[in-house]
Amino acid sequence: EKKEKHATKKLMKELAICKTLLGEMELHEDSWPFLLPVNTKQFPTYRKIIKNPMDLSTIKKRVHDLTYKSREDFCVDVRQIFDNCEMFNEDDSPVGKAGHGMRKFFELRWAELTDKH
Ligand SMILES: Cn1cc(C(=O)NCCCNC(=O)c2ccc(F)cc2)ccc1=O
Repeated sequence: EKKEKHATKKLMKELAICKTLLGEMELHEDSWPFLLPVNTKQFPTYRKIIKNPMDLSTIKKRVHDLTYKSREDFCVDVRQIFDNCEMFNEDDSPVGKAGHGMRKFFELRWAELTDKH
């Protein structure tokens, strides 16, 4: 049981990092395209091109529901948002530029919040 307690404690610390980072991303000025799932009625080709849609509200739910077993699982979903964005949008479009800005912000903060930094 002792080992289990450690794992749970470690996960709770990691989820706190995820919640902090999620909050900061939601407040970022470039977050507007990523706050909610892409509206597939507004963008009918989206589902055909993007196999794993992801957005900040979905990640927020997964953090809350304890879906993530580590901060790495969280990081995979966040990076999916930005990879999808690059796939669907021109780099110099408003959404494309927001995606690059958010990815830069996320990766810097992610590194800062990792012990090694
Ligand atoms: C990730 N992605 C997003 C869009 C996109 O156009 N997304 C919605 C824009 C309209 N939504 C808003 O402006 C908004 C939403 C929430 C909010 F709190 C404030 C503003 C298009 C292609 C793509 O790949």
